[in-house]
Amino acid sequence: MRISVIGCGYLGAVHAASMAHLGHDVVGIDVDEAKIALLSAGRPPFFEPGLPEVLESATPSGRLRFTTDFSAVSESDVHFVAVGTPQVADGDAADMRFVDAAFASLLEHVKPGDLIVGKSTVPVGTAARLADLVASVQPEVTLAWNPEFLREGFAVSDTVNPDRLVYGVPEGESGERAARLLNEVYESAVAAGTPVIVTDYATSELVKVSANAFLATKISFINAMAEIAEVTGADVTKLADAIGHDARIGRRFLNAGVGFGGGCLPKDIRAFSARARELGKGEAVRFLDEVDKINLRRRTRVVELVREEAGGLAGVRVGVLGLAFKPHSDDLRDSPALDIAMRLADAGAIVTASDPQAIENARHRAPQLLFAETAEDAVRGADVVVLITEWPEFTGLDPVAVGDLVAHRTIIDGRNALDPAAWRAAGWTYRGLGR
Ligand SMILES: NC(=O)C1=CN([C@@H]2O[C@H](COP(=O)(O)OP(=O)(O)OC[C@H]3O[C@@H](n4cnc5c(N)ncnc54)[C@H](O)[C@@H]3O)[C@@H](O)[C@H]2O)C=CC1
Ligand SMILES: O=C(O)[C@H]1O[C@H](OP(=O)(O)OP(=O)(O)OC[C@H]2O[C@@H](n3ccc(=O)[nH]c3=O)[C@H](O)[C@@H]2O)[C@H](O)[C@@H](O)[C@@H]1O
Repeated sequence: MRISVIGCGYLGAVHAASMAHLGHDVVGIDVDEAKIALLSAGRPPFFEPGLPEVLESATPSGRLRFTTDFSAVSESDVHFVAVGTPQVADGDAADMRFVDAAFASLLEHVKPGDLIVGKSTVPVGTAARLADLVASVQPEVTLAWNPEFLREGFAVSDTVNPDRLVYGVPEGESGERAARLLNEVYESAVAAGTPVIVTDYATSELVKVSANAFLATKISFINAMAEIAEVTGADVTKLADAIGHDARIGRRFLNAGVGFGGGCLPKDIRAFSARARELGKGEAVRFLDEVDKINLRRRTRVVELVREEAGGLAGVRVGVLGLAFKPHSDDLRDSPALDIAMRLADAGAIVTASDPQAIENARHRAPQLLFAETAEDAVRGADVVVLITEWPEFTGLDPVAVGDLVAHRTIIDGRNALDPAAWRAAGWTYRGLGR
């Protein structure tokens, strides 16, 4: 099929490359010239495992190209919109300016029979509003909403082999045709038996935000248990193992630590609350405000643990392991690691941070930090070591060898990712979160 993808960020670039990898003819469009130049050269503008390989396989085939010129969409029949919906600067709501601008540009070039497919995460009601806009400009064009559930770090495999496909479509023949076209786009996944849920616009939009709200709630639930474990001497990791054996609960996403960050879970729960308030139903999801607060309290807890262990922060040397919001990503959006590192530095600590992929991004955003290419250089001479992003490079460190590099053997394990017994046996003071 002939496909365009509008917005080539963490979602769109992966979607465009994966669609070409599956055999479709794809043009990716973005307003960011630097990003388009990199992608056109077959180079990913960010770190994502598997993306270089799909870009490499698809670019020479001629099935994948990138441009800033919106008129290129006229050569496609299905147009995915994957532009950002970040949190507004002065509140909790999603900033819809990029979606609105993308639709305005796209609608100048669509032709009768085309299918527009929204992929961005949007407040419920957006698709119906945009469908009216589309109908007023080009009544022969249909809008579908096809939310995305990929995880960064696994983005390519999640795109090619999704857990489920959700299509929000209008009622009637145009909606049925839209679902048929989307089944053709995702032919390999559909043939492999991926569940397909065809529904109305509002349900499709709500599926997306409720999935992220549920995941965020699960993480904050276990972090709330960690708070109680801390004052009772219980071990939250054993608690998670024990309750996780109940198949109704499940062990995944019950890892207590510094909590969730990234470009999605934090802003999505806030935008959901804001939208519910607009709909007069703020009380229905008020618990999400608590989910957010529990999450942010964990970051403060880590700063306080460092202060406690070092007897203050001014002039204290802290080695921070991790900057990205999670391993296998270079994404610093709402990263707990970057936040904690900056708060320590702002309180007077001398912070040296390392991350396998995120240092370059962090240099621009956190001038108060020092950076080291390796974990060993980050912890050399440290009074306290803080592990915040559980990259294998960090969780695999040898406590005996690292012990020879630091000034004081004190480690705060912000992800409960280390073996406390091994670190204590090597002479370290080990502090986890909720254990
Ligand atoms: N990053 C992820 O893992 C996932 C993201 N999402 C959702 O997908 C959407 C995009 O997220 P990301 O890719 O992470 O954001 P991003 O910020 O990495 O990428 C957005 C891209 O859109 C481009 N853009 C902005 N305005 C444009 C316009 N008018 N025309 C063309 N391009 C334009 C930007 O230059 C940027 O490259 C958001 O709604 C997000 O919530 C959904 C699932 C997964
Ligand atoms: O809408 C989105 O953009 C995406 O948001 C999340 O994906 P992602 O942000 O890539 O990362 P996750 O693996 O969900 O992790 C989010 C945060 O939660 C933290 N986390 C995760 C699991 C856990 O048990 N504990 C925990 O603190 C991670 O460290 C990370 O900071 C969802 O998992 C995806 O399904 C969704 O498509």
